[in-house]
Amino acid sequence: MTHGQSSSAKAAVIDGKAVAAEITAKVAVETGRLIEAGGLAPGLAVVLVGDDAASQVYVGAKGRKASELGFHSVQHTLPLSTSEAEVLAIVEQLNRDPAIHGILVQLPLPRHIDTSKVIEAIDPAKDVDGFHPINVGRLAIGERDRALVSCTPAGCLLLVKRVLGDDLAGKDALVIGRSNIVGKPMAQLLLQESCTVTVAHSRSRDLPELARKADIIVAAVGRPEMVRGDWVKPGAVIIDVGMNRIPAPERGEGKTRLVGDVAYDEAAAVASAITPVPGGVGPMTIAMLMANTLTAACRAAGKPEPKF
Ligand SMILES: Nc1nc(=O)c2c([nH]1)NC[C@@H]1CN(c3ccc(C(=O)N[C@@H](CCC(=O)O)C(=O)O)cc3)C=[N+]21
Repeated sequence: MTHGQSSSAKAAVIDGKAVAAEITAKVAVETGRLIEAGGLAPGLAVVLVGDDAASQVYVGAKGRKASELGFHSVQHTLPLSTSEAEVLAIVEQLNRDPAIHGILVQLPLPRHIDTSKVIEAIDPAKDVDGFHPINVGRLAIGERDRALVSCTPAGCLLLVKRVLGDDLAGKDALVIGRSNIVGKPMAQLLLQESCTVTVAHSRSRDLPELARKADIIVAAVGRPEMVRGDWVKPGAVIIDVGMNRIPAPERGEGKTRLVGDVAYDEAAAVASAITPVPGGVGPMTIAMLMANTLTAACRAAGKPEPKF
């Protein structure tokens, strides 16, 4: 088959929204259990600097989900003019607050604020994004059980396991993208599962050839529909982390639509399973944030933590 629309899709659609709903249902049950055992309700604080509309939507979604689950949920919305020192002071106050178990500082931060400095100010035990070097390091040395792991890659791994089962040993996995937030931790998680992991990026040579060898492809580069159908090995599992807004004149003037990093119809004709965009990885990110906040609350209470 060549490029373009295809009507012969045969891949199973991985319903991230449905899996995310299962995860959050389990978080709700386990939250009840924690409280019954004398623990505090998990507390999540989200810090947003500036008035970016998209960020406000995500932050709102996180706060709503947290309240729905019976979490204690607080939001700090700060003006764009907020200084780095002021953000650090809020983080430190949240670090000391025993009712708060998870702190999420929405990224990207304005340019006048040093992102690393803010992330490193968060108590690693409350770093529900899994971005603090302590958590990154624990994951890298194989101590996932003591770490908090970045939500998007953790969600991607759960989706892969839904399709292939828990044993991924020996699978060839290709991660496209090397960001600290997705690509690198994704590679670490797959390595921990005994996959043979390749990490490709903008300087990689012959990406299509690398992709054709992969049993698992995780695409996280932010380039709309970059992964084509003829890059995909028949039967491969494809996880599309991309969220790209592109013009959609067919929907009317000035309209846009959301597409992933994978040319969906083409890839779905060859793969065994694929995540859609939207409705794939995105909802899993929020579900894993709730799971991480519960995990942090269980650890703070000295109670056993559920496995996700
Ligand atoms: N410290 C920090 N942690 C984050 O986890 C973080 C962040 N900063 N900054 C922004 C990104 C973005 N992000 C999303 C999460 C869920 C969806 C999501 O649920 N998307 C839906 C709907 C998409 C739509 O229709 O717009 C879907 O894919 O189906 C999207 C985006 C978390 N982020």
